[in-house]
Amino acid sequence: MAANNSGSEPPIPEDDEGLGGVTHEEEAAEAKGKAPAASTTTMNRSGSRPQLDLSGAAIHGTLEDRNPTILLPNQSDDISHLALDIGGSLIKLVYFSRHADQPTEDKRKLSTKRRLEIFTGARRSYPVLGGRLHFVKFETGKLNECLDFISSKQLHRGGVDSPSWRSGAQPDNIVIKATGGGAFKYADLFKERLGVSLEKEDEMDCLVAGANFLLKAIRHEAFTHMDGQKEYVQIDQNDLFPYLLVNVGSGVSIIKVDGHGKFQRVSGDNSTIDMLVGDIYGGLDYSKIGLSASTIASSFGKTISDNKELSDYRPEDISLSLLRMISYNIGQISYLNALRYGLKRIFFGGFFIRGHAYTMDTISFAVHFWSKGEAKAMFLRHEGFLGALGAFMSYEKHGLDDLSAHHLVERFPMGAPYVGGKIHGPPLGDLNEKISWMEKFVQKGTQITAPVPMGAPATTGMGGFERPTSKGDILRSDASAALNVGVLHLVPSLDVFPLLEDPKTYEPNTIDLDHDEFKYWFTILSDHLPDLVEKAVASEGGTDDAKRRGDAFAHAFSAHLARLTEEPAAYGKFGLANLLELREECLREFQFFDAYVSIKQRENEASLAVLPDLLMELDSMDEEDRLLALIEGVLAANIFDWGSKACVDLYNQGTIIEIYRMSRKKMQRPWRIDNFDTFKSRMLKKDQPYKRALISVDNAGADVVLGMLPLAREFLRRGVEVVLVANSLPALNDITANELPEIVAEAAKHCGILRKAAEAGGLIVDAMAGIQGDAKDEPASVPLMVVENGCGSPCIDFRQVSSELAAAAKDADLLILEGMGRSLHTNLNARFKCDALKLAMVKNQRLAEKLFNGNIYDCICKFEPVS
Ligand SMILES: Nc1ncnc2c1ncn2[C@@H]1O[C@H](COP(=O)(O)OP(=O)(O)OP(=O)(O)O)[C@@H](O)[C@H]1O
Ligand SMILES: CC(C)(CO)[C@@H](O)C(=O)NCCC(=O)O
Ligand SMILES: [Mn+2]
Repeated sequence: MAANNSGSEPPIPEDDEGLGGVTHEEEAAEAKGKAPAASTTTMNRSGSRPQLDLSGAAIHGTLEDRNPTILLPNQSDDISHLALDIGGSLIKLVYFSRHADQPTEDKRKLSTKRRLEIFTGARRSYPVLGGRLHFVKFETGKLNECLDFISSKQLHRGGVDSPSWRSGAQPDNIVIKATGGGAFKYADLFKERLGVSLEKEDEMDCLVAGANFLLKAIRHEAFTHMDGQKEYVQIDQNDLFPYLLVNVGSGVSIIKVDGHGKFQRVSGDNSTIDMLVGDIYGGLDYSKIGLSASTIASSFGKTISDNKELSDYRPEDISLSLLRMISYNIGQISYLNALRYGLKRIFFGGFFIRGHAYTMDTISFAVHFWSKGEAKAMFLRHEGFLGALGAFMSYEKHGLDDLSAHHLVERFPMGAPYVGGKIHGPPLGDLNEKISWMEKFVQKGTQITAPVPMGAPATTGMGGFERPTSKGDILRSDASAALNVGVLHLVPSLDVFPLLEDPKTYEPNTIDLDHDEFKYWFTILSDHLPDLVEKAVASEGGTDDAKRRGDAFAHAFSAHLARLTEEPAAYGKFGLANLLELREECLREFQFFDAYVSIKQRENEASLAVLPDLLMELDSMDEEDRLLALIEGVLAANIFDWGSKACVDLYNQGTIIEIYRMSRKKMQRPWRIDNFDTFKSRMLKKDQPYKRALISVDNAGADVVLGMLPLAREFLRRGVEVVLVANSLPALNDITANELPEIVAEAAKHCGILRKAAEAGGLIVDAMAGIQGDAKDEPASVPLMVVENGCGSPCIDFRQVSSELAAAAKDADLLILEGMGRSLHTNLNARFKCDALKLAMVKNQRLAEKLFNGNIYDCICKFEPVS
């Protein structure tokens, strides 16, 4: 907006001040120096730490050197951390944060890497390091806040974690990329205050580079908005150009984009729109209307009757009329330009749009109306940050060009946006400050956590909502759009699962998280919260600190749920998998690394104790009976799921072994989906044995020990290589890839097949020592390996798995998915290039009805051979 009245302007309401979504708060967790308990996890998909790039590491100098230099040829230190877009109204900041922590490469990982021949050699000249991209905005009128922010986080010097900052070295010629008019206007101020030079980048170049990057690298970045409904679309890279880019900021730029770096500015009139936009903004406050009265009078002169004073009109009515007029005009002018160049797609960017449902609807309506449905208006989730992102892209050594959608994971850490996104003082330093912020937030009352009433939007038939009845409802809910961009985690080690039949059409979630479905999960997750907090607090020793964090977690997660109730599309395209992952991420944000740790331990021990008996029983059966018993065993043991309310109620009624026995007894065929016979025939084909089975496991305890391990052992004894696939990070009571080797080693003590296979797979080393000579002469075994899946959630999205799993998949001809999260909520309908077996017990009545017209405790054995 035009800053013509800044001096006298009253403070802007807090809720209209959101940062671009993410603030400093989420870093509190990172800042706490203590390494998380689960720090041996090296897959850094999420709340965990980015890595040093150790590829190509070599010792420089002779071996006798006491302290030889280690060269990390692919580790880039001078990665640029900050870029700015200083506009007429707002300053947009995109910055990158990372940690220099050395990842711990445990034995399992190293041996798996060797076995799977995972090469991590240099593939690109400027490797992208794992890290996070943050999006923040400030008002240009409050440039000082922005300078304080940069300075307190030392962003201009690579961040407080950078070596140069730690060493206290004072580089004297720091150059920061900046675009927008302010890059010229405020260059001296930046030099003076921060000692940095702004390197100016062309604004149009930046807008185009930013938009192209977003449309390429971020899944479902674009969406349409009609009659209050957002619909996310995935733009095909081969069908992106040409398009029209309309950036509506303080001014309007209209650009025809033909390719990367190929564009032409076709239209755009700053001065007119400038004034009008300023007026709208002023319209939010009565006193500001007064200041811009003349502008409004000329625009509305004919419609306002003479005998009425300006003060007879409600400011919100005036601003809404203005907003409609301007949006409608922008839509029409854009359409005319699209027509002129024969373009079908128009993308709108700039903070004027800012996720405002009303504005987007009006623009969409205009484009639709004038083009008779031929052209489409589309919006971008990061709409306000095109220029800043483009400036960031203009650094030579950022490596972002190499990123694809599967490398990016968006997270929504709790933070200042919930109190309006205002930066109060310096950024938070550690977790304690974060908690005290949370406490303030809790004290502030329920207005923050309570959902904002929105109701079904009534349309005007003119592509807009009905006029809001009071300032409190619709406009207020727009204001919280502050949260609609999260932090982008760049995880170069993620890959698309190579065995997906068609990654383009793959949709992980089985059921759409629509309004009804979300309402159901809202209740389920809210009900589960007290119990989860209790477990989480206990897992951290039940200290006062843990209790405070537990409280804060509960509030934070409830606030997420409230936000999503208010606007289900607030966090982009969001399925049940994302929702369940959000809960795990939120736990990690409050430093709960493994809430179910003791439950998992207890159940592992109990199950390992009865494993030898089970194996003996199995070994006494003939092949066909044994196969059935094994699958029954998997389904029966899948009952141990602490995410299911019904099951948790059961656990209070008996011991693990009792429940397991009961569950096995109830295994009556045919199961709800029962392809066992087909699977059995395939298994018994002697001339066509499987080569490698990827077995994705679910829960700790009986599930993995009494269900999945015996099944894995069956493959091994048949000469099939087995790769156990487990979570990288804890989620509920799921077993993690880090925990598995110990369990395998324990089981191997009683089983030669497992022992030899685990040795062959490098899972247990030196196990032969101390064991009598009997096994030494046996033939070599096929290997049993463990890989992490790259996830920290009970579900799995096969578009983003660890590179380890992707590598293991290359020689696999069978994929087994086990458990509700991974084979029902997600992937039930997924098609793979290899045979797939999906096994689960349905432990939720509603899901059983919805998917299978069945009942809770039904079992699913879905076998999908490729040929
Ligand atoms: N808190 C805010 N303060 C000022 N303007 C805001 C705010 N929130 C949203 N806006 C809207 O964002 C617009 C500014 O958009 P944007 O930041 O994309 O442009 P700019 O870069 O400041 O302008 P230009 O590129 O033309 O110099 C304002 O005109 C106003 O409509
Ligand atoms: C959370 C998962 C997917 C974990 O397996 C599963 O437990 C589940 O879907 N639970 C639904 C909630 C309930 O039935 O209580
Ligand atoms: Mn589970």
